[in-house]
Amino acid sequence: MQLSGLVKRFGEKVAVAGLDLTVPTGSFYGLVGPNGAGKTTTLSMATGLLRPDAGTARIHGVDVWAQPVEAKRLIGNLADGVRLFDRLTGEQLVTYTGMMFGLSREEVASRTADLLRIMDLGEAAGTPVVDYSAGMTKKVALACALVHAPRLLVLDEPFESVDPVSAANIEDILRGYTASGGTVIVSSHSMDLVQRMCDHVAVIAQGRLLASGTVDEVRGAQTLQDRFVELVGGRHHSEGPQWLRQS
Ligand SMILES: Nc1ncnc2c1ncn2[C@@H]1O[C@H](COP(=O)(O)OP(=O)(O)OP(=O)(O)O)[C@@H](O)[C@H]1O
Repeated sequence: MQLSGLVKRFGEKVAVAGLDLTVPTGSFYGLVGPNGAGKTTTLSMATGLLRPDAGTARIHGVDVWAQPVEAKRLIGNLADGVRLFDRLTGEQLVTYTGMMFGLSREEVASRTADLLRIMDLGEAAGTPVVDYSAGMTKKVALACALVHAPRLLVLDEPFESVDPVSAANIEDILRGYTASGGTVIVSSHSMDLVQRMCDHVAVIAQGRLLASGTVDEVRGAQTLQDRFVELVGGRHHSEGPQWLRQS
């Protein structure tokens, strides 16, 4: 994936200020930054959900905004805060998504069964998604992102609310996916997760790229957490306000 000169303004606010980023095929790429850094806005522009004010996004050479249908076939997207058709059951929702991508009924049925099993949603397959917990909703959304076997997976905070066993299962699936040539971009606030899973990382703040490269290049001799705080700043070495102390 290649992002060139991406810009997005919301009124006076510049959310993304001319961002260039190249994500190599087969990489597991972490996107990190403080709250409000522009991660979700960047990923939304990169996946065809939010039109950039300037710049381009290309996936395997396909321009996301000039050739949206071709681009969307290549992308599996787990977006932050996007509403699902949650009156459908988990099984119906994954089936519907697969059929939207033009898969045959038999193929969709078999992939849906595989994905629900992997996500540990087998028992909840017939339950409306509106009745799912936050973690179950995240998992069914991830199943929807995977059903058409995309070449690029874009995951905004995929492990938020997901229990540790499910997270470990999902991590295994994602590792297998990149090992077979798939590319994953994951935005996360968990430096441990990025250090453990990602081979590359980009740090953004105030809509700008502060550092990018392999995880080892970006962190140098420090932990990723320390390097992140050094790059981004804003750490308050204080025990909090006096009125909050108990004695
Ligand atoms: N629809 C919108 N309208 C107005 N401002 C927006 C909109 N979406 C995002 N912003 C602003 O753009 C900036 C970047 O937001 P964004 O959601 O991309 O950050 P983020 O890095 O994903 O943050 P977080 O880690 O908190 O999820 C923020 O200042 C936010 O308030």
